[in-house]
Amino acid sequence: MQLPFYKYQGTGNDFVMIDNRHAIFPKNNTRLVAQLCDRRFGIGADGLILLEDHAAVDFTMVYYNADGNLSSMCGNGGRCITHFAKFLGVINDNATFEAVDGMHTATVEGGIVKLKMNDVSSVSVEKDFVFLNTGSPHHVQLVDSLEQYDVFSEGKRIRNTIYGSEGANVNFVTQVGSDIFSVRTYERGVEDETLSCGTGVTAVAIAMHAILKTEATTIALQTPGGNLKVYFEKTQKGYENVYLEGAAKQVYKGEWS
Ligand SMILES: N[C@@H](CCC[C@H](N)C(=O)O)C(=O)O
Repeated sequence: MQLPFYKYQGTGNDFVMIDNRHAIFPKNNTRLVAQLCDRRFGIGADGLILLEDHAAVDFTMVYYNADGNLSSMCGNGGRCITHFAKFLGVINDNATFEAVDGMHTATVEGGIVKLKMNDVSSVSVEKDFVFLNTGSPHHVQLVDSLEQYDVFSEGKRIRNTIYGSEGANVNFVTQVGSDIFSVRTYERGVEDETLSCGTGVTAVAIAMHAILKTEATTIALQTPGGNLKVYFEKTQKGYENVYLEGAAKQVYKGEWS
């Protein structure tokens, strides 16, 4: 099988990216996706993304986690596929595309991609954490000493105990300024800490606003893979006009055989 692919990263969240406009990819082959994402036996990535034709808008985004399964929305992946669409000439600087959670718009300026996320109407504030869905489900928990925190063990435990078989992504957070938060994320479907999670930092920004840790509606998020910005409007309906902004980069291209 000769399969051309591109490798992308958005603040260190990395993806195998495939132009599937001619339906070259065997979409039901879970084992192949997992193998392509395997860091020792494959290309290595947190997920795999297909760019496909769409009847009405610029393209469709199909997202698989590194375990080979289709999953919910990937914010960093949405930023990377927009950059890829521009590289392919599918768009100029503005995109409208459909992902698993619905329609998104995005703009590319230099290496920076701004992605409109879904509105968030429900934020569950529990005693020690916040849960919300920003296209993917996210547990958000404030911790001391984030750098020393055992994100893998605690993330895995929370993902499996509180959220059952469906699971959730688990974000650990420390406030570093009035509108600046540091975040480390355990991602379901990767089953490990990743360097950054786009829907995760979006969830963190909204959660920190909801529990009054910040009054800001433009929030800076520091992740191990780099910095992201999230901004939104707080309305009576919840959080609207939510944007995720940051760098996205094509790293290399290759062919899987
Ligand atoms: N890395 C992603 C989130 C991808 C989906 C997640 N692993 C899940 O299954 O919920 C992001 O940037 O949002």
